[in-house]
Amino acid sequence: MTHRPIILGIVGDSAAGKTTLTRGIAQVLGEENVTVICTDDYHRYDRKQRAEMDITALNPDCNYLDIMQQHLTLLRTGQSILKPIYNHHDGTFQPPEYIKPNRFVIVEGLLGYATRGIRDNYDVKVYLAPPESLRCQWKIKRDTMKRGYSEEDVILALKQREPDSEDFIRPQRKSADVIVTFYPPDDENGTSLNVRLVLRPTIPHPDFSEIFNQQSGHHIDAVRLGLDRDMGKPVDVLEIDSHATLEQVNALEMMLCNELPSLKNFCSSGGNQNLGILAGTTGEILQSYPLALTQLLIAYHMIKATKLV
Ligand SMILES: Nc1ncnc2c1ncn2[C@@H]1O[C@H](COP(=O)(O)OP(=O)(O)OP(=O)(O)O)[C@@H](O)[C@H]1O
Ligand SMILES: O=C(CO)[C@H](O)[C@H](O)COP(=O)(O)O
Repeated sequence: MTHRPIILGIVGDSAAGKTTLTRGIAQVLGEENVTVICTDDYHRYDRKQRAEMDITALNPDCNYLDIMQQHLTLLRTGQSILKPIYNHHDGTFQPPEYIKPNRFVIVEGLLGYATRGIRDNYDVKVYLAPPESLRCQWKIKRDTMKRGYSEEDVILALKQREPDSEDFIRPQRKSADVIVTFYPPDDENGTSLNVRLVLRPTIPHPDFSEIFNQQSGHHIDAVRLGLDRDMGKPVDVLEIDSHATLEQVNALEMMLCNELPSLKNFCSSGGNQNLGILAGTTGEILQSYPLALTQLLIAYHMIKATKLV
């Protein structure tokens, strides 16, 4: 029996970390089982036209959201699409490509939750919300190193885009099942980041109650579970600090893996070498436990979703 593909949305502002997060999730699910779609390909205007028209890529009017919705609906029912391609190296469009969806489809981009018709296609919805200061640093680094912009260009673009970020990007947070915020610890100058995961009760999350039982209450534990409100609604919040020990990471992994034996290859015995991978400031390869666990949790939801269709 064949099943329809499971669709994951990863939405956030430019350089919020969508591609970085996607990479590890695809590793867990098996790259051969995953189709990744970047919705930048649905831009309506190329780089030169946007500059002439004084419109940003964040504006819904600057994107073919109707075609994006049609394509997601086709992919969700296992049908192929002819997807446009936007080339970030020179800011132009290339000939479209034929895409046949694999078992899992990851749709990452700026406006993935902009309309009800688009939102209805996802099984799991993630929103990335790093602090703005961190996102700006990431964007400056990435756009100067990989997209041919000068630092001044990027700083100016960030300023020009802010009203559209506020009007069109950040409101999408309310549609997510999981909100991911990587942030620097208060007490360190190091490069490793903590993560705060807001877990909305819109999908069934793993049972993390054991963490509550282990919390000492006397000091700040490196792994914390709590209750909070996000955009006025009650949520669970799981926080994992960058200095969490391998033992603490393994204990968290086991909570996921005990429920889903198919994740076992990615749990314990030293963790998985491919998860949580990042390039450091000098291009060196780093591994972040908070990122690895975030990738594992999202993969957990994707595999869980296969059991519901
Ligand atoms: N969890 C993280 N920890 C440390 N650095 C990160 C993390 N996520 C992203 N970055 C940094 O931010 C940069 C931008 O990340 P990434 O390309 O994943 O963003 P994006 O949301 O896919 O961007 P865009 O939508 O503009 O293509 C990366 O090159 C990396 O340097
Ligand atoms: O917000 C962005 C998401 O990546 C980009 O800036 C947008 O897609 C336009 O790309 P480019 O700056 O390469 O022309």
